[in-house]
Amino acid sequence: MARHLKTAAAAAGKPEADAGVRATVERLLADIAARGDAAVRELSAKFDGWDRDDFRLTDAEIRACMAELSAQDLEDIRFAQAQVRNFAEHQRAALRNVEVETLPGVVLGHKNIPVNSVGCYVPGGKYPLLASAHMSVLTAKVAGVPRVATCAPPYGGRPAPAIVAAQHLAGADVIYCLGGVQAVGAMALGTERIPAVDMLVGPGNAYVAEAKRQLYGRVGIDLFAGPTETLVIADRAGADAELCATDLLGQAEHGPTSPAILLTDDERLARETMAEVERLLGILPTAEIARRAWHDHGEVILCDGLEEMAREADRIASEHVQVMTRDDDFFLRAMTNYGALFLGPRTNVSYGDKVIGTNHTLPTGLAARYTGGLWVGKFLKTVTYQRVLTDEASARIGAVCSRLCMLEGFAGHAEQANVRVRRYGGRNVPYASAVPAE
Ligand SMILES: NC(=O)c1ccc[n+]([C@@H]2O[C@H](COP(=O)([O-])OP(=O)(O)OC[C@H]3O[C@@H](n4cnc5c(N)ncnc54)[C@H](O)[C@@H]3O)[C@@H](O)[C@H]2O)c1
Ligand SMILES: [Zn+2]
Repeated sequence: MARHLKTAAAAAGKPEADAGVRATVERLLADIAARGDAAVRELSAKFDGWDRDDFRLTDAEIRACMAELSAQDLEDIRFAQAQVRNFAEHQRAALRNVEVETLPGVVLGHKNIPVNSVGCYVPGGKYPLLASAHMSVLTAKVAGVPRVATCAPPYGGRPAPAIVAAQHLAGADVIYCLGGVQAVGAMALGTERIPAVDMLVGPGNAYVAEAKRQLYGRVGIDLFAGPTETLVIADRAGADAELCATDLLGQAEHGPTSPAILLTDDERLARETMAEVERLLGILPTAEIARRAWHDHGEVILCDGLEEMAREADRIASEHVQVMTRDDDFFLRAMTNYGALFLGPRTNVSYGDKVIGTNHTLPTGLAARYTGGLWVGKFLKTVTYQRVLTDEASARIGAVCSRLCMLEGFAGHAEQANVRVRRYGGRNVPYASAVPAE
């Protein structure tokens, strides 16, 4: 039986905290819906100390941001974007349109059509998360989305140059410097100055994730991508305490509510990792956040063997799962609930977050039970079409359809079929009745 060597001091997703965020977001969205740009301006001034008439960045402002970055910075951003683009293009190529003749004379098809306009949120409250621009803006462009708008909050009182450069290089059509609920609210609802989009994507803090959840239905959303979570599955054959502790704290630094969990079947590695976490918290520059995350949401769970580790991991359904064990491929075969797997000690979540090419916008809060992360397919609508090529096929399908409609009591539906059985099958079917078997 799995047992905890360290438990989380705070219960994950405390309902009273969630209710507070829900109510705040509801109020802010109602305000934006009622007062448009005036509300957006007030909220931006209140939450981000950032106020201007028009939050859209001009070409000159975008050029000025680009000019602030070094040649190396720009080269690194271009390298990361090339990796994300390349993998997204392979994934796009794997999505085929379908057209098949399912019965003689019956042709059914589906095609993948890009959403017409999307709003990509790039988080930037605590850190200017420029990588999120590659993940959303660039992926939307690979999918063929014609109009991509993107928002990121100001950082240090002004647009974050690295985010703006990444948004621009990724191919954004419009860039706004606007954060939080006011950003996703304005893009989804539309204001006088900010045209409404069809779909919102991108990660964010609890307010942003909740706002997307509440706006779902009015617009599409990619997934529930809230505060980061990480799970490390390790044993002594795959890792040591330094790797485990580094990989736990590396993601705990995202925010004070970010869970970091170690699963192992080696009690000594577990205890050494806990000690190593304490040592690293003494020297990590972002230790203030990471320490709170580790104290409130960190867990160490001791399991009995690989099968139990995989079962526990599926129960936790973490956004990120780092696997460093005697049999990493076992977890690739066995696990069903996760946002992304990082197999072996040579890779890690940070590679995925920043540069290797897989998307870093991933399901949190148990959403990995029902969805994967953001990818090119999320920007495509798979729609169907059909044709019936022959009179015989129309009459054949029509007869069955007519009877099934009357079984449901749908006389109008039945008549849609009957009129075709009369025309194309030459049969005398009484109005609004089931076509008898021949
Ligand atoms: N799931 C994923 O794929 C993924 C990937 C990367 C990052 N993330 C997460 O994204 C988040 C980024 O969070 P962040 O806060 O740094 O940036 P953010 O841009 O998501 O949020 C900043 C905004 O929050 C709003 N805000 C702050 N306090 C508020 C309050 N009390 N009421 C209303 N609005 C408020 C402000 O308007 C501000 O602009 C982190 O939690 C990180 O873990 C998730
Ligand atoms: Zn991360």
